[in-house]
Amino acid sequence: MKFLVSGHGSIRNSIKFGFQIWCVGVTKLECVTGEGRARERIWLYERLRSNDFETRGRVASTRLNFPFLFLHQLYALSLPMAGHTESVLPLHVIDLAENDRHLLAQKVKKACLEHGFFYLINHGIDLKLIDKVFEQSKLFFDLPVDEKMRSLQDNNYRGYVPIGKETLNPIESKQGDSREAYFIGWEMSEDHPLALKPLHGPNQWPSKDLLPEWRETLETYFYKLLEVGHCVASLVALALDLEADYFRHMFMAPAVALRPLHYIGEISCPEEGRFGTGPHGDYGMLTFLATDENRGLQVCRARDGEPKLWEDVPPKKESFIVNLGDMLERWTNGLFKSTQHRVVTDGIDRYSVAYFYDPDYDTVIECLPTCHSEEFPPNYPPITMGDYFKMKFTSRAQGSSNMNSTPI
Ligand SMILES: O=C(O)CCC(=O)C(=O)O
Ligand SMILES: [Fe+2]
Repeated sequence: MKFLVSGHGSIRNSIKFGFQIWCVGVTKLECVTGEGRARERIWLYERLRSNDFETRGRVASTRLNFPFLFLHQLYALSLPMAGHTESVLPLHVIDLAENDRHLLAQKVKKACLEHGFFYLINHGIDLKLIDKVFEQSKLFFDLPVDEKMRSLQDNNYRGYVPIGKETLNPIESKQGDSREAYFIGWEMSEDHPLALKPLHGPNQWPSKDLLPEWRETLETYFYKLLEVGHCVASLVALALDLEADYFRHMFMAPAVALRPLHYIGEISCPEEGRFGTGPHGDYGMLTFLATDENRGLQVCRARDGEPKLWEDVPPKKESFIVNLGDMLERWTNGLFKSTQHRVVTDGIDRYSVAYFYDPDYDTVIECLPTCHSEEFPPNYPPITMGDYFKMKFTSRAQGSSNMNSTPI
């Protein structure tokens, strides 16, 4: 039995150098790491099934000081630190090529009631554009830190968010989320009357000399996704027995946000409060997520379950992962769920691009007309989108929970 790795480098390097890695897991085996990051007491899972290796398709990099390096074939290794489970949540698939809007709306309703998450396919965005967004995103994150810091996030949250700067779950995380991000919002000149409001204003853009195609690529994607957002919002409206264009007038200068993300190849350890992204519900209405081919996203369907069951949501080629945010949960009187999710990473860099589809700042979020009755009165008083977000940001800064669990 052979296992190996790290010492002169990570498994990532081993892969780079063409070593074939097999990833198997199962039996718990305490493993002493020896020198170095002994704190990282790890459990090395290994199983060797002669002639019958089960590839799980994932490799965990260790960065631990194992004394061995470079075995041509690695028969073991897979670390539990990344918290990956055996269970994959089979999300519903919403196909926008489906002609029957009402049938589609029923499928959306089912997905919103059951998981609060679904895959979206045939969304109409050119896959070449999506590839280019990922390529440009990577170019930015590959820049020297000094260069990235030139577009450091401003008071409107626009711009670069350095590694570890955000902690989406200040209760469960012991350190900042191991990712860096960029925030692009609705473009607005400084002298626009709305620019006086929080979150509004011009975007920051990386230097055109360094990244000549960045702005155009990201802006094109931003506005294409807005159309997809409108389309899904109309299905959500139909699913709630509202007119298809019910939400449309609330998106005149919306607080939408495009966020390229880069997970820096750290090893998450949920038990020790180390995450790529800490467990959270998104604040807004709908989120559209594109990811690279690396897994990492997990959801927890039972918010108050103990222990919590986290299920993997693997990337699905050519599709978006769509989820509902806390604001939509509140808007629907708790009918549609904002499902908690997190990202655990296993030592391999991961890129994703999230798009938060949220309405105008002054939109009043008041229990939707079809979501209350005499027996089921509104649980929450009306609040503007802007005030709701302020409340969310404040509670995060104060280190408290953000979910809609207690009516306010
Ligand atoms: O990167 C991902 O897969 C998810 C990110 C996320 O949930 C968020 O930023 O809200
Ligand atoms: Fe999220």
